[in-house]
Amino acid sequence: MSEIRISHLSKSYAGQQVLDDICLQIGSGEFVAVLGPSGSGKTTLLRTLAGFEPVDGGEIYLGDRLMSSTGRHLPPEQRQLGIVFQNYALWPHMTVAENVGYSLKIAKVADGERRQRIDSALELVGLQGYGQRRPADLSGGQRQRVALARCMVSRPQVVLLDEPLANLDVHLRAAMEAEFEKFHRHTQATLLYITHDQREAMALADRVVVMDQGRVMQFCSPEQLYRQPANAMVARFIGDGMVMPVADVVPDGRGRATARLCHQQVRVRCHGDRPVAEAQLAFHREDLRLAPPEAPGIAAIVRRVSYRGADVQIDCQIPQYPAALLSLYCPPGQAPAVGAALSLALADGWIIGPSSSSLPPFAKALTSTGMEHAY
Ligand SMILES: Nc1ncnc2c1ncn2[C@@H]1O[C@H](COP(=O)(O)OP(=O)(O)OP(=O)(O)O)[C@@H](O)[C@H]1O
Repeated sequence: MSEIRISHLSKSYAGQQVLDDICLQIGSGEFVAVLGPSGSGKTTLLRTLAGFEPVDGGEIYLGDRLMSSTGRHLPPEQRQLGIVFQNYALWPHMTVAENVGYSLKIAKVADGERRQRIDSALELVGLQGYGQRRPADLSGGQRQRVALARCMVSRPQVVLLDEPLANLDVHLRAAMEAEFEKFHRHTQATLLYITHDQREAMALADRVVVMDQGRVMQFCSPEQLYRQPANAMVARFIGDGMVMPVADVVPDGRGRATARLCHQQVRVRCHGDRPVAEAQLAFHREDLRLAPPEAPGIAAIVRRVSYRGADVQIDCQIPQYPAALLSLYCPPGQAPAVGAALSLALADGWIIGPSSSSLPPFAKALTSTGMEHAY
């Protein structure tokens, strides 16, 4: 059983609450990514799971084994977890094979079996034939693969990964993503993967945890996170989302609603079925378009035009809300000039919830202008 159950976990450092009432249930064999701004508590969560930090409150179970609570703290070596860090932590004086097989040696696994397990782990990460090299003679990507093989060789049921690709360049990261998928398929282990890279998290994970200020903001599939953010923080954080106030939200009872955005009627998605006078609307750049000529639209002034290759990003100001910037993409040949007046149409959006008066305090702080943006 490699299900992880975290209930009401809390942790403070010098009076600062770093983990605040964390509750998560991670299924056996699930691949879960943890995302959040810097300082939101991701590494601390992983360190408490690994047993490097005692907890101040709450409980951590692996299957039905209690690993952490205020009265019990199982040391890391008794938790049987695999851990992969961004700095690889390979022993420089050992060969690749010695690094990979170290835990088996300590566990007194017989020579023949040890060699066979080392070879198959190296083969799985594409490093067969590299066993006699030293870490210094490998590239960054190869070192990270050795770290994966070292973790894999002890057949852990749960693997904790803290930004394992952070030191690699963009091309290597993409190649390593495929290695992680293979690793997950092969080991069937439960994976908890901390990353700053949203694209990586969305591509790899079955579910994603978004953390902010030591709390879980949302825990769901990548698609739900993107399309149905639970609050303004998640909406802004994921995919550079934008959040705007809307009025007169009238749901149709089938998951859609009409609402007024900057005096324009828009059709959006929602989960409630009660009309509300005020709410927040989350949307992404690809949801905004130029309104067709003569059609009603949201008046905007172009403030910045940035070439991005396949398209151009247009950042606009809405005269009605001068503090806000809205962004959209447009084909390179059709980019308007800075200062041009535009009329915008919204193709899709998600009603987050009622007006900011009923949002939690952290969200209120971010919505004090009554208008928010991902920047
Ligand atoms: N040993 C420690 N002593 C005191 N404060 C700590 C300690 N470790 C972490 N913190 C604080 O706890 C908070 C959460 O840190 P943590 O490293 O868990 O965040 P994170 O989300 O992993 O950040 P990043 O994305 O920058 O790595 C931060 O404010 C950090 O300064």
